[in-house]
Parts: sequence; structure tokens; C-alpha cells
Amino acid sequence: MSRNDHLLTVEDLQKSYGDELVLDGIDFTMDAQDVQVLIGPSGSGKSTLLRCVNRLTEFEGGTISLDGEDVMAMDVNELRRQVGMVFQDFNLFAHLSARENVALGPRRVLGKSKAEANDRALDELERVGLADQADSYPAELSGGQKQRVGIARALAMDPKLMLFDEPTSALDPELIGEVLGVMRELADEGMTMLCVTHEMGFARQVATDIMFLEDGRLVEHGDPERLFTDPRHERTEQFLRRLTELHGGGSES
Ligand SMILES: Nc1ncnc2c1ncn2[C@@H]1O[C@H](COP(=O)(O)OP(=O)(O)OP(=O)(O)O)[C@@H](O)[C@H]1O
Repeated sequence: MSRNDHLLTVEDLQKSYGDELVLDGIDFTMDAQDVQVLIGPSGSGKSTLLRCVNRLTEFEGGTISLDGEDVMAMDVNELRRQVGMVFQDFNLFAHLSARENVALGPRRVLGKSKAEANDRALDELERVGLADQADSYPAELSGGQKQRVGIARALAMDPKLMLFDEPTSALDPELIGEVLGVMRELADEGMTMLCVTHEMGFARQVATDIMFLEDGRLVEHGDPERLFTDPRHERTEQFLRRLTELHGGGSES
């Protein structure tokens, strides 16, 4: 298969911070509608890998292509329009309402009129079940609601690919399910998603593929059932066992 057949192609990706090599020869592809879950110990390079895809972090070796186009050759704003990102700590503007937060991208980046951007924001807030909170400010929302606004904001740009960087790690346990529920709906709708998460129930039920990263290397990847029941590497098995003990291995919502 040529790289043009895949929505995302990562080839021999290398990234260092100073002398420290944090991504070492990462290769993988994603097709449209794939839900790829990235797991690995703290410091293994998961966030860095995500951030290379939309060039929040620059990398020095290898190539990343989106829909056959080298991301280094793309206008960075266009790249970030096509690749939505959801952050652990929401990154909402505190002085803007939920609707204004979501409308900002359509208005500023897509050049929509105020009314069009507003309508778009309301549609996306409805999609994440928050139409009734459109005029609330972040301080008036729960963590789960804030994260759903973060998801609506990314969706409002009509992305080809969504990156989720530990989207539930900052949430109280009782709020995690509502965010995972929205992510699951997006997956059901066919959204292509690359997710860093420790939620193994979500990974097991929703992922099409799980990648295990350790020390900047892709140790193994496979479909969830195979990886959970028959990991090829002892390190993967140990990691999954520990994670399942900590976060549970069953249903998350
Ligand atoms: N801006 C930075 N400057 C220098 N080193 C960094 C920077 N960001 C990350 N690192 C280092 O790169 C390595 C990979 O970090 P990264 O955050 O990608 O790992 P991670 O797997 O996402 O970890 P966690 O699960 O704790 O978020 C770590 O050793 C980290 O200390």
C-alpha cells in the first residue's frame, strides 16, 4: 500500500529534546474511521507523539503524512484545522462562554460570519449534549462538561482526525464516563481518533488498534482482544496487568 491509501502515515519518526531521544523510529498507519489507542508508561513519549502529528512539537527525523500530504509541507493552521486536539486540562478561555469558545475557530480560522459560527457552535454543543449550557462560562461547568466543550470546539473545525491527550485524566471518577460516552459516540459516527488514555474499558471496547509505547519505541500493537489476551512481549503484559489493576479492565460507563 502506498502512503496515499492511509489517512495518517507515520514513518521512522525521531524526536529528541536536547540529548534525550524521546521518539525512536516510530512507524504506524491509520485508516479513516480507525480508533487508535496509545498506551505506555509515564514519559514513554505518548504526548510527544500526538503533538508531532499536528506540529505542536517539531520533530527532526522521519515523515508524517495526512491524507497523503507531508505535514511539514502543509500550512500549520490548515494542518491544525484538519487535526483537532483535545487536551487533558481543557484549555478553554475562561472569559468566553461555552458557545463563544466553540465559535472562535469557525469565526477566526474558517472565516465564518458571527451568526454562522454561532450556529455551528450550537450544533456542536448539542452533539456533545451541552446545548443547554451554551451560555455558561467554564467556571460554571463541571470538569466533564468543560471537556465536552473542548471536544465540541475541536469538532467545530470539521477535522479529519482527532487527537485526545489523556482527556479524562483531570476528571473526578464520576465524570469520566460522560466524556468517554461522547468519545464512543464519535467513534460510532466514524470519526478517526488517536487517543492517549489509561481507560482500558474504553480501549478494549472502542479501539480498533492499541499501540504500546515504551522509552520512545513502539513495542507492539494489535487489536485490543489480541493485545489483552495474548501480548507478544512480556513488557506489554506487565504494563497491561498493572494498568488493569489501577484503572479496571471492564466497562467504563
Ligand atoms: N518540552 C519538553 N522539554 C524537554 N523534555 C520534554 C518536554 N516534553 C516532554 N519531555 C520529555 O520527553 C519524554 C516524553 O514525554 P511525554 O510527555 O511525551 O511522555 P508521556 O508518555 O506522554 O508521559 P505522561 O504519561 O507522563 O504524560 C519525557 O522524558 C519528558 O520528560
